[in-house]
Amino acid sequence: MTCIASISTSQTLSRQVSKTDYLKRMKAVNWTKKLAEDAFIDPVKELQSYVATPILSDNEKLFTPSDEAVKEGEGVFQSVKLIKSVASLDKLPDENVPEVAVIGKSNVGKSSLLQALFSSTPNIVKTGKKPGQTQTLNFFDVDGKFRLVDVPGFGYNMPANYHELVEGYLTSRKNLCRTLCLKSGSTRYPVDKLGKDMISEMGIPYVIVLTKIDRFSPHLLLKTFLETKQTYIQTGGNCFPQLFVVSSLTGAGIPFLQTFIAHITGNLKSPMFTVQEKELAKESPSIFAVY
Ligand SMILES: Nc1nc2c(ncn2[C@@H]2O[C@H](COP(=O)(O)OP(=O)(O)OP(=O)(O)O)[C@@H](O)[C@H]2O)c(=O)[nH]1
Repeated sequence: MTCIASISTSQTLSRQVSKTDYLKRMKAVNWTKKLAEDAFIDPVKELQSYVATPILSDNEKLFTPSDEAVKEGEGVFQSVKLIKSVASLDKLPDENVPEVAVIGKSNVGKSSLLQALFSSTPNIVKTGKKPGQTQTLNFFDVDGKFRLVDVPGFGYNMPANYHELVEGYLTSRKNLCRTLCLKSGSTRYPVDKLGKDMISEMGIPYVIVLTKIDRFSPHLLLKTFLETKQTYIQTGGNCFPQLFVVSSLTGAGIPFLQTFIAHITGNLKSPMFTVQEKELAKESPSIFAVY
């Protein structure tokens, strides 16, 4: 995996873990190398191993890429450039490639997640311990194929024009194909009410990503996972019915999310739709749209 090397050289993450540590931990619970690798790609598999009942129904397991598709997805992220940082809506770049925005509370790990997705381009994203480091919309071009957009967080130290800039961008951007809405894996905040209300009011299609999963025990994480699912997915709305979980520190879950982004921006050759997804897409096309 390419992502680990640059994460372990990152100055910003406070604790250094690595894929090797992750695999060692899995070996300690008697996982084979293949199972451990699978859980690294999609950590939900690890969570499932702690309980006998399925934590996902078929309708919540729509995105299940093959090993080849994951390789293809990771490969899409090789060439990344910061093209523009924008503080007002009249300065936005053109709309001719699909965009995926990353939103969430201040300090939830948006910039770190982008850096982990862009691990083949070290130090391209600024991250910080203090909440409110990101003050502009930052547009990152991925190989000329699509863009990821780092969005200022809500909660602490928001830019003065936050509502105009962020809500204006999210609700009016024609090439915005999906929004990744980040939420901490911590059980201390089972519902991010502000974020949920904001995104529901805007009515845009989004995907929930639980962050910083390396900080929590599998049992706590499982509790957050189930509560989050109940809050965001089982209550309907514009949320993609599958939760993603990541650690930008270990890289766990990053290849899976890279593959999903490659898929929704129309950059995966491998066909990806399950029968369930096709059925659900008939009712809510925007949640399942592929650019
Ligand atoms: N352990 C751990 N720490 C993380 C992870 N992701 C981010 N962090 C830490 O969380 C803090 C905030 O990370 P950022 O990526 O700057 O958060 P942000 O959401 O972009 O913050 P704002 O600019 O305030 O909106 C930093 O100290 C990161 O090192 C993770 O996966 N694991």
